[in-house]
Amino acid sequence: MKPTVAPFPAARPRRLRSAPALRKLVRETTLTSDDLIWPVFVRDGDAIEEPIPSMPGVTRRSIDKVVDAAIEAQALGIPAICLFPYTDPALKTEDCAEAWSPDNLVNRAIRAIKSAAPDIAVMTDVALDPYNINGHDGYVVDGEIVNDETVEALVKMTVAQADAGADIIGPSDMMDGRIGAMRRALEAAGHRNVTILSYAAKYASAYYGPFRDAVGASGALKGDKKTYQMDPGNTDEALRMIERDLTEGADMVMIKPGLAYLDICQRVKSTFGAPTFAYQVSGEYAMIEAAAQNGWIDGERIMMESLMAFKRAGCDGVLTYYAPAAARLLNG
Ligand SMILES: NCc1[nH]cc(CCC(=O)O)c1CC(=O)O
Repeated sequence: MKPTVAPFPAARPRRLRSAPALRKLVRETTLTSDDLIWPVFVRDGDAIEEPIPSMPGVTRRSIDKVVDAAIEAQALGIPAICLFPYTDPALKTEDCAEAWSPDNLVNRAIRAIKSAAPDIAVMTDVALDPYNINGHDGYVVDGEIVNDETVEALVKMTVAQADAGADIIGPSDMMDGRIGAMRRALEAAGHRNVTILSYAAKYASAYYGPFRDAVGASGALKGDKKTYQMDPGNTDEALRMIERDLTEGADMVMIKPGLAYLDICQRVKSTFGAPTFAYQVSGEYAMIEAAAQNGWIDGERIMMESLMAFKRAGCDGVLTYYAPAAARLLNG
């Protein structure tokens, strides 16, 4: 596309910016509540909403409160809610068996949401970190995060979530070969319409800090995740990861973190044309909130501008802790 512009004053680009109606008419990108996936943290107990200090405004909710959140999200027109567990440290083990227990927090929450708010899609997270005594997404054997043994565990976790009623499986673990293994297991278990939104291009990022506090993994984590999550210097590798996951049976793909990786979002969407999502992660949220609390920025406007940036870069939607706040403004 080559933009054609007449010489001044035949062309005065400011004409189209001169009134709200004209600006609205020529706006190229729009954001609606249809574009949002809301990540929520689940904990045990009843009637609990426990604040997370490094994520002001975000809480860990007991299942009854998660159900309230799902009902609210459904009313706001948010299409999907994504569950992350804060697991009782006493349930964390070396074999991570709690991850595929049909009665773990996430699976109970899925069933409760499905009966109370049947029209909202429920997304899950597949990785061992909330259940692992050492805080890693995979099994650790002699200091190494082992791939194939981890994939076997992730497959069991996936099937348990699908059995509980999950609509969207979200593997965030970055092991090799997991998408194909999960897809085969879902087909074999009769879950033909369960979708996979693969965290395909997930970088080893410092932006996940507040999330690790939220799920209680920060204290446990030894070392870093650089042997499985991607190097922030790489772009071509992201395209290879996306292509691999699509060929293994992912229905949708994700880039994570978000704002610092918009170039990846744009390249992925223009190369593959697959449903593409970005995750505006905990550290991005915390940065905006911290500056807004200091009165240094207008938090609400930055929230909307940052979400619009994902759409402009080509994303079909965004996982964001701002989902309900943004939907309220958009539906306003
Ligand atoms: N499987 C872990 C997982 N799933 C989602 C996030 C991060 C989300 C956020 O920061 O908001 C992480 C953290 C990590 O990889 O350490």
